[in-house]
Amino acid sequence: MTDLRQYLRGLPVFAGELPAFDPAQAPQQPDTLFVDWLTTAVDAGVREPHAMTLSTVDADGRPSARVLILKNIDDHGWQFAVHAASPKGQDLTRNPAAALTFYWPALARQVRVQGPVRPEPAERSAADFLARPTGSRAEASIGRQSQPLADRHTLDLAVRQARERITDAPNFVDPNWTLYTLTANTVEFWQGDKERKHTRLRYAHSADGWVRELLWP
Ligand SMILES: Cc1cc2nc3c(=O)[nH]c(=O)nc-3n(C[C@H](O)[C@H](O)[C@H](O)COP(=O)(O)O)c2cc1C
Repeated sequence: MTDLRQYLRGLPVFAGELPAFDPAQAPQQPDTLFVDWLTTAVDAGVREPHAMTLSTVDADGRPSARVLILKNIDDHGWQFAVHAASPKGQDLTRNPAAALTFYWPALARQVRVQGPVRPEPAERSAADFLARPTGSRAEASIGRQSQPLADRHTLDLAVRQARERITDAPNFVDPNWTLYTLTANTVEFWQGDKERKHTRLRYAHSADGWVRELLWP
């Protein structure tokens, strides 16, 4: 490729039919709007619509971001699970706050969530671990995520041994597996517009409940 800048500039943004979003009709609770947008993304054929970017900050203030799967939203907040020894697990232990970002390209929609996080009690983390398929439990129980890997053979061997351990002890729970809940301070809904008059609606949590306000795009 001779000119990447030109190539990138030529790529379409916000192509195709985009949905309408009228913030005046938005529900009082951000969770309600989120589930509405999520199911719309599913209906539009967005792959892994429950995948989100989890952003954390380490003890020295260095940010990191990676994609994770949203597990649930309940009265406590937004839930995801991590291995405590992974870099993101260590970040959350030292600096218990995070941002979640969802992006559904087919709809030109983004949702940003931000707030403090806390680990759930051990029994809830255990229940989440046991609900995972055997292969996922085996992989998680190896517990060396993001450490340097010598070669693929070493991985194959570790996965095979971990699967055998899980098969022999199906009720085994990795104590490092941690279900986290993020309590949202803000949830922002962003609807892209072909004319670049994007719509942004932010819910901010206050003592009186959720306050909604529009933001400049
Ligand atoms: C669609 C998608 C889903 C993912 N889901 C998870 C997940 O649920 N848990 C997880 O630990 N990593 C998941 N990953 C891998 C993470 O993005 C990341 O590579 C890994 O967790 C290591 O991150 P860390 O080094 O910051 O701890 C997923 C990646 C993608 C692309």
